[in-house]
Amino acid sequence: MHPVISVAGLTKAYPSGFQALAGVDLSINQSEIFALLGPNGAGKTTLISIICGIVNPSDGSVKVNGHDIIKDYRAARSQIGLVPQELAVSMFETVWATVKFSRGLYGKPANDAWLEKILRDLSLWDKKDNKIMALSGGMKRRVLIAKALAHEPKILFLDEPTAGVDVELRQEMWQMIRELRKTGVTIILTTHYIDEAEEMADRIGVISKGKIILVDEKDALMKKLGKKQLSLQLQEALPEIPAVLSHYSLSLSNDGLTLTFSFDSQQEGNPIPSFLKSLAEQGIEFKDLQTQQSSLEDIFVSLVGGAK
Ligand SMILES: Nc1ncnc2c1ncn2[C@@H]1O[C@H](COP(=O)(O)OP(=O)(O)OP(=O)(O)O)[C@@H](O)[C@H]1O
Repeated sequence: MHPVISVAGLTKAYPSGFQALAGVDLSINQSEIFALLGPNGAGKTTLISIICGIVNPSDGSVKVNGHDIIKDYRAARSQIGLVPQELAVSMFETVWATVKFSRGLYGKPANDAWLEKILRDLSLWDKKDNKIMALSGGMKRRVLIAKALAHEPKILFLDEPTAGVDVELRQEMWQMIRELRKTGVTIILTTHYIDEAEEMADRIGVISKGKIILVDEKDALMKKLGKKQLSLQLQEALPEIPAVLSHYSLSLSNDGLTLTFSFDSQQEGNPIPSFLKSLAEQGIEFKDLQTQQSSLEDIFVSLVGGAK
């Protein structure tokens, strides 16, 4: 697939000497939702700020649809919309004036029909003459998205789109992002909410200490690194795990009434039948059982060493 963004050997040292990016290579595919996941301070905002032309790189190159972000700044920048973390709009402007101004910033000819379409898509059309300060928090966030889309970008960056947003609004934002992708826009979101990446992303990149430590399809990632667990509610409490079962990865909880067996979901063959047989041989009976797959959160914590 043709990458819409190619990042190669990107580094950034801030004037303080702090190395925020330490050699990043990354390709983003057309029309995907890519989630950049990482703990606080990992370099997410620095990376997208460089791609969007807000921060200068120290070294390396970035191409946006083939346009170098430095040599061919205007062309590269015109492809991109950025929805920042912070509200960066004048509170006294109307919604309409705000999006119109944003489009004008890119030197694009007026296209009121396009602006109307995005305001309608974002359920802001009936608020178009309202001042920003009179809008709810959710509407203000939607204005940021409308602003970012005003110049018809092909690529949309969302920096922590749902930070500090309530559950209902999060769902709404996710729905909106999916709808946008259907229109052919490539979406890159940064988040430190793992459930957001799990819910939304086609691919996930994990950044830690300025380095991309992993990029993979979400489903493949969950399969590859995921562990499965089988929990058994025992008929009678077990004082300890019998020595003959020590070759299984087991733990006891709930005063010896719950026995949990963890195994690698990639391992050849299903180990459950032989495990249950071993239990039966020991006369250990259970009244209920559940299986669980480890979440992306478990995987993430194991990757970045819990440094969330
Ligand atoms: N202008 C700057 N000058 C010096 N250091 C900076 C500057 N901007 C960011 N940093 C440092 O670079 C590191 C990466 O910051 P960045 O904002 O890219 O991280 P992040 O992954 O987006 O984190 P968060 O999730 O907290 O937004 C942090 O340690 C931060 O303190």
